This record gives sequence, structure tokens and C-alpha cells, in this order.
Amino acid sequence: MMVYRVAVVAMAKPSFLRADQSMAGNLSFEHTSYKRRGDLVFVINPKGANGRTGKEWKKLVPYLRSRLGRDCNICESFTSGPSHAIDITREAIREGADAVIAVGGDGTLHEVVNGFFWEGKPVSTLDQGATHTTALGLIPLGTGSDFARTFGWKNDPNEAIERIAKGMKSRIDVGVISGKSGEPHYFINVADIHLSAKAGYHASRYKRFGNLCYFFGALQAFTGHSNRDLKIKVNDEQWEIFSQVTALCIGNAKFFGGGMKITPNADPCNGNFEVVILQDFKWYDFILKLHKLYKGTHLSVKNVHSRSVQSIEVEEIAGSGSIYVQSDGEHLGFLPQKFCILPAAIEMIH
Ligand SMILES: Nc1ncnc2c1ncn2[C@@H]1O[C@H](COP(=O)(O)OP(=O)(O)OP(=O)(O)O)[C@@H](O)[C@H]1O
Repeated sequence: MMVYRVAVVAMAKPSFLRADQSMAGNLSFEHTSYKRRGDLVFVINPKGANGRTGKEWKKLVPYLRSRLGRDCNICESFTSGPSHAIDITREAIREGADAVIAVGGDGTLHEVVNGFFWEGKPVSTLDQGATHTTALGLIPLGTGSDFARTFGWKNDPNEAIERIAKGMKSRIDVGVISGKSGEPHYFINVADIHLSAKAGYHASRYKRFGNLCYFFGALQAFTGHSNRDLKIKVNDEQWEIFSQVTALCIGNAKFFGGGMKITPNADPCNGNFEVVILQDFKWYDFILKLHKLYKGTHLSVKNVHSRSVQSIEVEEIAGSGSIYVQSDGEHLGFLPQKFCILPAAIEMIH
């Protein structure tokens, strides 16, 4: 789908994006006859954090323009609904944007990351040769904003603008999920299975309560929950059985669920996931051990297993098709699924 169009004028390539006014949904870009330092496309979810993202963004724009506008072409693109950020990102990359910056929570970042890929391959710029890369940026303004926590970033847009102004970049890993059918799906933060994924599924309905949504989601997920026997295959080796699994979490970064440091050794730049498996947890274990899960000191707790992997395949032994899977806090579907790391897949502004 064409998300925005660049009016074509007769001029030497490249054609660049320029948008000095914002519009809901599709954008029209003017050309500039020269390339300034960078073309930045901001992808804003106005409904993020129960509408707070849109309000904060409005307040932020004058400062953003004064801080970055002299050196960069600034383009604002508002998402009109789920998945729109994926299309905006693909189009921006094809048109040669220097950075696509997600403005919102982990869900918006997740969609922008998925926009860096198309049919299993990285999206590339149409007419600037193989050397041009589009960087990923983030202004964290969501409910949980868990990915940002790994880097110690707060929901502070001014800090984020400084990072963009400095323009320090490094390559980070991305996870790819392939189920039995359909397109590969990408994640940047944490993918998780069973109880936590079910909790996240329910939490999305309570975002108006801020971080309390995770508590309400967890309460609902416990209703009718039972631990299940799973089999896993790590790095394409032998299948192993893990009995009575409560949750299995695959971290490219460390935090999920609004600040729980579930995969405390994960590092998005090291070419590995950290997998943490909780087995045979009862509801009261979460009460007794919750502080450890938030602090990331739970790896020494009984029935907690952790390892570093490049790929992991997970199936339920009973094959009920009812084990929830989420990635970056977004409901993905059900088991079976395979998760692989794509080392250094995206350049990120940090
Ligand atoms: N215009 C829109 N209207 C409704 N939903 C939207 C719109 N644009 C994007 N979305 C959806 O909103 C969801 C949540 O957005 P986002 O992650 O930015 O905020 P959040 O859920 O409050 O934060 P977090 O994920 O960090 O907890 C995304 O999954 C996205 O698909």
C-alpha cells in the first residue's frame, strides 16, 4: 500500500522527503533541491499511552523543530490504526529516509521494526545504491516503553531529541519469528509464551489504567491457567522436554510487562537471545517472587532456567493450539513457533 507520495519534479536524484506540516494519515512531501543533513520521518501513534502520546507530541513539535529543523528535514506521519506504522516505515525507507523514528510505546516501535522488512528481507532504498541505510530511532512515549528501559531511557522526549541530534548509531539485533504458515514476524524486545503472553493479551484492554493494566491482565490470565509441558529445540539441536512450563521468555532486550527485568542478561548487541523459562510456578510464587522478577534477580530461584541461544523452536506436547505467544507486548498467535536472532540487523540511534 502506498502510504504517502512524493510529488515528482524533474530534478537530479535523489528525491527527498520534506514535510513541514503534519497531517493525519497520508502525507504529501515537497521536494527539496538539495540534501540537508538528514531526512527524519517521525511515526507517531496519537493513541499511544491512552492518547498521551498524541498530546505530548503536540507540545514537543516546536522544540523538535528548533532543535533539529535547521539540519534535518522533519516529516511527521500519524498512524491511523494498527499496522499503519509498518506501511509508513516501508515507504519511508524506500524513499530514502535517513531515519524512521517511532514515537509511542513498544507496540509502535514493534510495527516500525516490522516495516524495516518485507517478504523476509530488509527493505532498501529505491534509488540511492546499496550504501544508504535508514536508521531506527525512538521517542519512548508509551505505557510500558519496556525496550527503552534496557538502555536506561525514560519516557522523556527531550532526552530522546538530544539523542537524535547527536546521531550516535550502532547496529542492533532483531528477532524473527516463523510459525507453521505465513510471513515472518520481527521483534526487538522480548517474545514470550504462555502465562505472560496471555496476561499481555488481556492487559491491552486496560491501557487506560496506565501500568496497572499489567496487573489486571495478569489477574485475568490466571483465571483458568494451567502450566503445560513444552518441548524446545535450541540452535537446531535435539528436542528437550520442559515440564509444567508457566512462561517462556525470549529476550533480545531485558524488560517486559511494564518494567519487569525478565531476561536480565539480554543484550540487543551481542548476537544472542537470553531465554528464561519459569516452571511449575503457582499464583503465590508470583506474589513471593515478584520483587525478584522486577529486579532481575530471579535466575537463581528454584524452577527458573536461563540460557543464551541463537534460535529456539517451541511446541506444546499436547498440541492444543491454545498456548499464547506475544512479541514486544503484541499478541502474535499460538504455538508452535520458531524464534531466530538476526545479528546486527538494524542500525539504531542511541
Ligand atoms: N491511530 C491509532 N488508533 C488506534 N490504535 C492505534 C493507532 N495507531 C497505532 N495503534 C495501535 O496502538 C497500539 C499500542 O500503541 P503503543 O505501543 O504506541 O502504546 P502503548 O500500548 O500505550 O505502549 P506500550 O506498548 O509501551 O505499553 C499499537 O499496537 C498500534 O497497533
